[in-house]
Amino acid sequence: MAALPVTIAWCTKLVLDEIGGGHPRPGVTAALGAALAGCGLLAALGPQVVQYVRDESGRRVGLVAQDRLFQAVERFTGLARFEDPAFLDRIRMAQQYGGATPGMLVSAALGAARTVLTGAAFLVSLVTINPWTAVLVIAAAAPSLAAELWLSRRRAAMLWGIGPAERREFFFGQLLVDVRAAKELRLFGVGGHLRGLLHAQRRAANAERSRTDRRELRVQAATGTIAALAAGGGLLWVLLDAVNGTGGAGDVALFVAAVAGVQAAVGGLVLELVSAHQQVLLFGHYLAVLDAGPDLPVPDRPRRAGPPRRGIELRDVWFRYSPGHPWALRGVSLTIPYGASVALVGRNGAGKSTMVKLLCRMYDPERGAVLWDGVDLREIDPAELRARIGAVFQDYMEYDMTAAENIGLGDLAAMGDRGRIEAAARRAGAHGTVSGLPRGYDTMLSRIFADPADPAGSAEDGGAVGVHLSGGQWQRLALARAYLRGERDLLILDEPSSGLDAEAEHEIHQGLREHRRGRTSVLISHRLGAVRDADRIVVLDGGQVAERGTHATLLAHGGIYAQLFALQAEGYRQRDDPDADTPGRRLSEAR
Ligand SMILES: Nc1ncnc2c1ncn2[C@@H]1O[C@H](COP(=O)(O)OP(=O)(O)OP(=O)(O)O)[C@@H](O)[C@H]1O
Repeated sequence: MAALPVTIAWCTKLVLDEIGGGHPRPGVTAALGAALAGCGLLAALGPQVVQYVRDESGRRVGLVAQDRLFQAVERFTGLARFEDPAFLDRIRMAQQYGGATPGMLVSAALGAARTVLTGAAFLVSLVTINPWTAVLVIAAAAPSLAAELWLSRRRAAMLWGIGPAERREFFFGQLLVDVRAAKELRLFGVGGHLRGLLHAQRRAANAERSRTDRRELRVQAATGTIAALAAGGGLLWVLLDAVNGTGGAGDVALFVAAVAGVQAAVGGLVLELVSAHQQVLLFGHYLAVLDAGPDLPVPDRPRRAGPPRRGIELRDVWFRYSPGHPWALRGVSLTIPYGASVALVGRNGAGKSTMVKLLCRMYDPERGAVLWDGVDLREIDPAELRARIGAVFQDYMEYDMTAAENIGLGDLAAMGDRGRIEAAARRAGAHGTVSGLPRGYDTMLSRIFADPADPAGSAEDGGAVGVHLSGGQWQRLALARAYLRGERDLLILDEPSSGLDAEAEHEIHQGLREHRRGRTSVLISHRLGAVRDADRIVVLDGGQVAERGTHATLLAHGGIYAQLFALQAEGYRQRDDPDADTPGRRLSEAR
């Protein structure tokens, strides 16, 4: 492709010289004509082939780049990175540009090589006509190159600067079409308000883009004028040569093609270099994600976390989500003995879920330590630690996948084992619901994806789309996921029955009692009736352990637990007895 323009220019010159010389030789003229036709054919087919090769290499490189990016994201074992807005901006840039950049660099390199070849060939042609015109054209291109590189640095900085606005715009855009948000947005009538916020983000980003574009326009107009003046000067020079008889019509034709060719080549080279330069700058974000060290330090030779023999201990644990946040845990010390069930209770924001996250080592304490049979969690491989834990989190996930997959994700080894999946669903009280679905365990549980087994299904055609479950039914699936993990050493249940009806809750807690028997477990619940038979109850208040004991001793103590329990008991009693009694009687009756 690089040789085509110069070949066409030379053939044109030779044909013109042949005809203009007065004695055209039919054979030579025909051969030159055939060469020109061949070049035309190549020029017609070449770009499509180049485009295909470019796209194909882009696809392949993009696949590898994306895989490496998500491998890197997977290596972040904790949660802190996913809560850091600057890092999230970086990940977005990496996702946006990381996949495309390597392909674009390859094509920029090929494009640059092509323009250099074409430009060099034309430059040689120019030198044969008049060496000074070659110098003039090259000198005129130098400022353009320098200016474009400067502009590209500014553009990359601008793209980084508008990153947060673009991420917010994406967030509002998603919110406006999110089926989970649709109810509230419609009821509160806030769609227009959110659309306004969405537009404000786009306008802010657009203003920055326009400012950059205007700057580029000004600079490029200046460098373009310099190049055009140089070309005009050169043309005048060659025309004068032709008038003076030192050059011919073919020379003028070749000069025009060569100047256009060299300038196009220099322009193309500048564009390719600038594009490569900008991609390299943006690619920096991709590399920064890939090279980001582990968010939670893992020792080179981690210690083994065997099944606990003594138990798990929090020793004077102080934790806050970042130095700018208040302390969420303030000097918490407590032991979860092997085989015991420990319940965590306390008001909203007391620090219960935070403690659970520290037990799974989603974060490290700022002071103090969490010890697994005396070994600091920081010395254990997080993957091994987590393999020993089964959990239902307060904010459990609802995966837009089939029912079987929703349960199977609890233990990938059991994903294909329908017997185990069904057994886990039965224990969680989900089997009845799941087996009643149109495709049983293979039913797609989603409102946003059609069932892959019935891709044509569309609600508008009356076809089958994914099924969505009720809140409590989803919670049972989350519980089934935890049950599928089987007999793990530590079972964590953070509000496992908050969405269940009274009967189901009773049933589930009955099952959980069985499951927890003789197994180390931590249960968080605001329904104090569900935790009363725990071996130990720990009351957290303001990030500190306020009380600890059994149900009976805590009631006798008459502190926070006793108050909360009395309040709940009163809530139930009042329905039977509207003439509710004194707080003292409430407490003694609760006991
Ligand atoms: N990811 C986070 N980033 C910053 N602060 C957080 C984060 N998660 C929780 N917090 C703060 O930490 C404190 C303890 O929260 P935590 O979720 O542990 O409370 P909790 O006892 O589980 O409450 P609830 O009963 O409402 O579930 C709260 O003040 C909360 O605002």
